[in-house]
Amino acid sequence: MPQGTLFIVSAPSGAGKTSLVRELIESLDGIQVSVSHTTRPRREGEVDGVNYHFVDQAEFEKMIAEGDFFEHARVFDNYYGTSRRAVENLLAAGQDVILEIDWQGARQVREQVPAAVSIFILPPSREELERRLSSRGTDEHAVVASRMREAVSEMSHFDEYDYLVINDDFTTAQRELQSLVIARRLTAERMHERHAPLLAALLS
Ligand SMILES: Nc1nc2c(ncn2[C@@H]2O[C@H](COP(=O)(O)OP(=O)(O)O)[C@@H](O)[C@H]2O)c(=O)[nH]1
Ligand SMILES: Nc1ncnc2c1ncn2[C@@H]1O[C@H](COP(=O)(O)OP(=O)(O)O)[C@@H](O)[C@H]1O
Repeated sequence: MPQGTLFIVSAPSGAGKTSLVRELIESLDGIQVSVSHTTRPRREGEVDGVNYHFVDQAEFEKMIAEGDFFEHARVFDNYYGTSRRAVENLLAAGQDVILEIDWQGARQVREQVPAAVSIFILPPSREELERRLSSRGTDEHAVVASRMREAVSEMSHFDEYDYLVINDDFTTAQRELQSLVIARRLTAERMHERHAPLLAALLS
């Protein structure tokens, strides 16, 4: 079974990354999003094991010590990390995997998997980013303010990524994101891996 491709998707908080990725995995087969572990408190409506695996700091630190993380980072005073085993199992089953992670995690993944495709999602303006963060209604005012400060520092890393998508009109951004996944699936290298019998038959 040929390995799937690893896609890294980063964005400042509130840019629309989670909404875009949710649409993407509903619109295409063979692609899944990795469920991260976090020490962040669960938001209203979030489900343990679906949005994140919610763990306490002691458990997270134990997982770090045992080498369970493919990558991990501290973001907004909380720990976030990607389980190595979960991602390896999905890739080995031929699934494409999306990692919704920050720039620090993206760097760790690129070092281990240079073929990973990285995408940065940008908001159309700072004002719109703040509006989206506030209107989501999941975070306190002070949390929104601190996330706006962090947003600028996250966005300063956009040039480390292969592709940039501006999430102004949602449908356009969704189509662009989907195109990037489809384009990767159509590379000669991957077509060769997945359609070897067809290519051989065409030349016979
Ligand atoms: N390095 C790393 N970053 C993560 C992971 N999961 C989430 N993040 C990042 O943590 C930040 C905050 O995520 P979250 O608390 O869900 O807030 P939201 O982005 O506003 O929905 C975002 O920049 C995510 O990309 C992970 O497993 N590893
Ligand atoms: N293109 C868009 N236009 C308007 N609102 C959007 C757009 N994309 C996302 N949103 C809204 O912005 C808020 C933040 O989106 P979310 O996906 O939670 O962002 P992130 O995961 O990057 O923090 C949500 O309320 C979402 O519905």
